[in-house]
Amino acid sequence: MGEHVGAELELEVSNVAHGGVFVTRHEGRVVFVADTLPGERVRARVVDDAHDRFWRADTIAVLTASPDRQEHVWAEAAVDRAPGERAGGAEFGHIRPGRQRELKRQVLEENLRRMAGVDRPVPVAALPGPEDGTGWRTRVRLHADEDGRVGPYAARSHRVVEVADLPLATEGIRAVAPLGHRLPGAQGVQLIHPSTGGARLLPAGEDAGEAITERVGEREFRLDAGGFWQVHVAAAATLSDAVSRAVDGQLFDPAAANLDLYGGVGLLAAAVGDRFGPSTRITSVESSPRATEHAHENLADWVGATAVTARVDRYLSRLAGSASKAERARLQRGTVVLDPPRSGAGKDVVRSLAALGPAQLIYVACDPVALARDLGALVRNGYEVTSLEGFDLFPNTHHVEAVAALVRT
Ligand SMILES: C[S@@+](CC[C@H](N)C(=O)[O-])C[C@H]1O[C@@H](n2cnc3c(N)ncnc32)[C@H](O)[C@@H]1O
Repeated sequence: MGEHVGAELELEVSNVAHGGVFVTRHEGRVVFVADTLPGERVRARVVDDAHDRFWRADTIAVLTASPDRQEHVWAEAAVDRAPGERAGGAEFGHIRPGRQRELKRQVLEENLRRMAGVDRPVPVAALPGPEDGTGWRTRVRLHADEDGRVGPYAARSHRVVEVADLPLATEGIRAVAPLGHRLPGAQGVQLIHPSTGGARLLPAGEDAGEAITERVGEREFRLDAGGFWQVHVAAAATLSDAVSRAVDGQLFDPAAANLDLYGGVGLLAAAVGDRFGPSTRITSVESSPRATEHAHENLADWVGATAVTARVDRYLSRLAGSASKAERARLQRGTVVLDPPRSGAGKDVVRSLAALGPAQLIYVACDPVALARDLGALVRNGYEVTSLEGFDLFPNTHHVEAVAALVRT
């Protein structure tokens, strides 16, 4: 292995794969290629031949362009730069926005069909904002290399590339980003642009205790400046609406043991509470103690809302093991919202959920493969998918968000 790295191949692109790369074949072997799209013919250079069944390659020239190819929204990420010099984080920026959403839809649908046996359309909706998918990012991390040069990492690497602009970021972030500066000795910076107050710069890695306020509709949420918040300017409102809509009102019991798992500062618990009123009982479970402190404050309008600091897997296995008969019955009448990180909820959490048997689940996912894996396990354990929606929360990247509703059968 290794002897093919550097080889240049002419490849026909047939399909989109998970992870922002595209499927081609060379002498019977799959080659995953970046910076292209289906229908194109490209010259690509092999960068990884370590696996038996597939290689990876970078596009170095487009021989036949797709009609859906556009000028890249970020010049410094475009295919006319050497692959190692292309800025990372905008790997779909060369594709017309409508086609980007079609490709994301395809990745969602194919994984759900293959891994979960769920065969249904999952259209991916655009969020409000510029049609070219720029100006949405309210959180940006820039890195500094050993010479203090500041910038994003190059695609699929940990090499800092210097850039003149950050077109996916909000205007506010673009104005304060220290592009072209040197930060010797620093790891990098985090740039954040809350919906109240201006954009600001935090040293990377610092657990900034400073609190900020995010506004979603009429409601305000307090959180740490460096803490988790949905990244797209319109994401928090979009997901709140989607989750609220996904809950089946006939199955919802405000007095049941409702849960908001991976709750952060309580955004989705509040969405459920806003729909079902001040008596709604819901517990937000989150591993970050700082986030749960804020969640307590953010959920103060609901007397039945609480936030606990715990790992979801441990919290649920404890419940599954030790809940009283009455508590078990309240859990079975409950609605569970879960919004796990990219790796998904995983086997243990799914097993506990299946054992506890809540009436309905609303699964918010940022990774189609992890979603499909977990939905597959839930479907095999007595749940049925009743709705599925996709959202283009990360335009010009390959990332996509989905909200699935499941009911116990
Ligand atoms: C995708 S975020 C969702 C947060 C929140 N639902 C929102 O929309 O703002 C996932 C959250 O899960 C938390 N988290 C990650 N792993 C966890 C675990 N094993 N148990 C509990 N929380 C976890 C993270 O700290 C983060 O706040």
